[in-house]
Amino acid sequence: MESIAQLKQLLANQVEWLSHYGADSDGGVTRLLYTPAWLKAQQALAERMREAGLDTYYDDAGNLYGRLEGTEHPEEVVLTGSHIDTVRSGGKYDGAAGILAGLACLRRLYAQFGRPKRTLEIVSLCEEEGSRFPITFWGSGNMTGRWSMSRIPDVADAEGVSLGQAMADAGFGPGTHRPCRRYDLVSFIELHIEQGMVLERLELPIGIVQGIVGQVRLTFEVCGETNHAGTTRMAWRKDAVAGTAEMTLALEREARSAGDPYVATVGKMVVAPNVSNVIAGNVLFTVDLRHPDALSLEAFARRIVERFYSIAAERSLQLSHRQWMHADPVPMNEELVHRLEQTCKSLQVSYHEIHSGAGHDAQLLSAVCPSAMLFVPSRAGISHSPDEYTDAQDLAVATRVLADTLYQLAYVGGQRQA
Ligand SMILES: NC(=O)NC(NC(N)=O)C(=O)[O-]
Ligand SMILES: [Zn+2]
Ligand SMILES: [Zn+2]
Repeated sequence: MESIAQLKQLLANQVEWLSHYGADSDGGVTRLLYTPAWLKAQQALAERMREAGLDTYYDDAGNLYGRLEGTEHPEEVVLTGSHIDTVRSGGKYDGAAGILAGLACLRRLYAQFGRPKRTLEIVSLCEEEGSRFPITFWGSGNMTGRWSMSRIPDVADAEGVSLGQAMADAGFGPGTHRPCRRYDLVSFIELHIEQGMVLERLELPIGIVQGIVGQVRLTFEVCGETNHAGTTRMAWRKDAVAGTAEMTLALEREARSAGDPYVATVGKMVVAPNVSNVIAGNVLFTVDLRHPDALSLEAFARRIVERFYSIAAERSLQLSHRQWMHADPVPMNEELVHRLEQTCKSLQVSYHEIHSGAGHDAQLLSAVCPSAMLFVPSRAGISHSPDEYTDAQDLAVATRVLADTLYQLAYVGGQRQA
């Protein structure tokens, strides 16, 4: 493999290159699923994969793969990769880091050692974030059976375009490419930015993820009464914004008093009619709840929902809600974690055992194959922001660890992983 200095330069250049697809004027990146920016990025990546000697293909959902077919066990696939969709006004590293690192690994491994014994693939997954449509993990979910092309969820984006239509417009959908579901994966390793401050504070270049937090997302609709801001006495109002504010603060109080590691967020509100001299009659807002323990998370979600309904009743507001996302907390595969630790030790790279408070595709893939993750530090812990930044040196070191681990899994031996 090239030196760390060369790898650092390569990765820094590639991060800039990929960030041009969907670049915002403020330095951020917006690549929403099936939009032209997203599609062009997938096509450009496919080109780079082919230049590296990989065979490329898409599945029906739009996941892009680059493949090095195994010489001895082609039916056993060692997979790496991450996602290229971003949140609105996101950064250059979330998702992209794992794809560019993975591509650098496969390029070098192929150039140096030729074809592996087991098949080695990289995947650029679609819609991890749930930014355009109210569904998350659409790409990895289709691979693992969580989602299916035969039951495309009836959801639409903010402009009213349905998921099925957007998918078809981008050239994907049932029967357009290869089937999504994978039964041949033997390991998945995802490199990702930490999106937190733990590694930076410890001044360590690598986190080996032990487990991923569980999460629940819900949308609430508060219905009050639209009325005149000047002539409606305070006692007569059914103010949907005031009710939403009370619910939001109640949520914050509940999470704080429950203590770490509970986190709860109202990240989106849509107010109608959203006019300065009109009492709002309607608010839609989302709630994102997370905890590493499944039962605690479930109980917390129930408590919050009950609390919101009682606030609505006290204010004579109508309330309805829908839970549209649930991801179980999952541990990472012990054997792969151990292997990553051994690789770090043999390369004399210091690491930290870390838990992920963010959701990841590895969470879904761990249901179908041993899965693990490597984290690289995020400057000031900032992510989902144009200010997201990861030092190319750290990225290069982690890429080296990833490459060595993929080498062991795909080139050495040929026995199935436990
Ligand atoms: N790594 C992420 O930013 N993931 C995000 N997206 C999902 N789907 O969990 C999140 O909100 O944590
Ligand atoms: Zn993200
Ligand atoms: Zn991500």
